[in-house]
Amino acid sequence: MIKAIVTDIEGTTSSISFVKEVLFPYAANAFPRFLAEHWDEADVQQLIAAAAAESGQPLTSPDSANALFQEWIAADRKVTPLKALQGKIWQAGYENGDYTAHLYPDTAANLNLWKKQNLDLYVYSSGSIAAQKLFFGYSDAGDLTPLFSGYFDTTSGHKQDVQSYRNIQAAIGLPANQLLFLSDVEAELDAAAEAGFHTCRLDREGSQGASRHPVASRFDEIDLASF
Ligand SMILES: CSCCC(=O)C(=O)COP(=O)(O)O
Ligand SMILES: [Mg+2]
Repeated sequence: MIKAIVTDIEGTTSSISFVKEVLFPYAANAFPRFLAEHWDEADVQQLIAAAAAESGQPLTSPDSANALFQEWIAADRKVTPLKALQGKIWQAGYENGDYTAHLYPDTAANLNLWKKQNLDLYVYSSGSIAAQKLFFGYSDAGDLTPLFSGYFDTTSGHKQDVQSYRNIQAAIGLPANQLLFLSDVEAELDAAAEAGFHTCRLDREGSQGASRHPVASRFDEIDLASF
């Protein structure tokens, strides 16, 4: 019996185009100014040091760091220092009302329903935990953060690594066979299944072809009793 649901964001609760066409360009445009204004702050310097270690490049100026982050955004690299800095940049966009986070029309209704059915809800995304809280705090359906019991990001491991799901299962504290992971990415679902999670692939456009996992195109097609 499923007791908790762990959901991906991009392609699962929300469109890939919102992330790729709104959030990523916003961060790319804002990075030069953000780095210039916040360069000396201790938490930013820690993330710059982590990015230097990850890339093997010395990042001694805002310009050199910006060049690396632009490359990483263009390549959609899911690396922790980039994701943490993007989260800081997106905060201003949400707070200024420049955008709200896209949700598919069925997302909020089903999260609310599952919560009412006493399921615990968690997020696992490559976006930083701070970015996830902003995303659901400033969503198209308002503030959904009260629905979630916890958030996981790349500090639990990468989304295609089995160990990440073992780490998340241990943190949630329920047996893996009581957990359901929702994602649009087959390799993430394979890793979760290998860790013992139930899985469901979200195919929002109905275009992804065969899957090794149960498939739904909307959250209200997910039959929890079938797992
Ligand atoms: C927290 S919103 C931004 C999502 C993001 O930065 C990203 O890379 C999407 O990754 P996901 O693991 O949700 O597919
Ligand atoms: Mg996804």
